[in-house]
Amino acid sequence: MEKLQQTLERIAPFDSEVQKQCQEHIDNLTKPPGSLGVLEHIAAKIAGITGEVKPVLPKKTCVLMAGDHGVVAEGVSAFPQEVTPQMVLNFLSGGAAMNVLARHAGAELVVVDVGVAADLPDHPVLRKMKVAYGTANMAKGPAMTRQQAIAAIEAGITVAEGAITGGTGLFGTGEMGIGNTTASTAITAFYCGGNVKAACGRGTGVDDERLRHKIRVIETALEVNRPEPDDAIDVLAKLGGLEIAGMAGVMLAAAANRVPVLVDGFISSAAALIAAKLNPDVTDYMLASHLSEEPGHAAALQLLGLKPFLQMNMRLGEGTGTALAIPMVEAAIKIVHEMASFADAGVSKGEE
Ligand SMILES: O=C(O)c1ccc[n+]([C@@H]2O[C@H](COP(=O)([O-])O)[C@@H](O)[C@H]2O)c1
Ligand SMILES: Cc1cc2nc[nH]c2cc1C
Repeated sequence: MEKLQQTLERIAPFDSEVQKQCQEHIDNLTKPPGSLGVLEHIAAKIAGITGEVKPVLPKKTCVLMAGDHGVVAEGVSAFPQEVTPQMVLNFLSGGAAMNVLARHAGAELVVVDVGVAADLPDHPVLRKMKVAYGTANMAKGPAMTRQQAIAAIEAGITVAEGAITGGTGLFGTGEMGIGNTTASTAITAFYCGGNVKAACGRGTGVDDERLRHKIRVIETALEVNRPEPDDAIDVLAKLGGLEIAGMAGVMLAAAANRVPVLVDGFISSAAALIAAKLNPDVTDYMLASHLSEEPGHAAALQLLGLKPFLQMNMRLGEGTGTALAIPMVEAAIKIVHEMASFADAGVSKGEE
């Protein structure tokens, strides 16, 4: 708890003065004001986060948190639980979508076992920080104890702080966990007014009948657990997952160290909701990479006050949206460094 508490206490709003100075610099570059659209917002936000009017090009690290879900016993996913450890092995051998996209983005990929329901081998890319062999079935009671939820958040903080010490200046969050759209829907519906049907999607691809069943299971979980709305650890412990907690930890540590963090899809956004309930200033440090196909994602992002950059009809998770967004962040930073100003280039400025 101490590590979490200390991290929460270190989070402060980003530097809006530096953000403004960066926007003023961008307004003097050889283009009509505002014409680079979202790219300008990205650059100015990174400036506000880092406190540098001209932020340096960062070292990028994508953290992929893996964990299993007891609620899978209710038949809420199109895939069996064994796929979680099988995919972790795939990440370790470099063959998953996220491996390809992280390589493409020039990002380091760190895989964390924070709660996979199987033993995994030693591997240089794998951080073994298992808090439990998966969560308990949230349709029957709390998914985790409070202690487990906090331990998983703190695992995320530890991983992120280690990466920052190693020079990381931009994070992406991602996850792997069969059943985790059920947990994420429960968290999102809980915070967005309780409409499970509106927030619930097909995850890995359940059919209509299983979708109706998944909605009932989530409604049952909300009734059985009745989390305390003002206690985000209670919400996380009762409805969440170990990888969701781990990602929340990465986000909190990034914010505490003034490092920007790209949020991936629906599950990452559920983690972002928990982090934001623990300290609302954390959203200043988040950038939403893409809009997932999961129907609850838009509502979660709206509650977070984040606008996604990309709409690619993706619903994979793993951090794939963040890997796609990394080159956009780099492009935004390069605009700030490399574009000529009106004065430099001798181009006439329009009406002020
Ligand atoms: O990131 C997303 O928006 C996303 C949307 C749907 C599914 N997923 C991935 O699919 C898995 C969860 O799906 P499910 O059906 O088992 O709940 C998990 O490993 C996620 O990474 C991810
Ligand atoms: C194959 C597979 C890969 C995934 N990656 C993230 N979630 C996943 C779910 C499945 C089923």
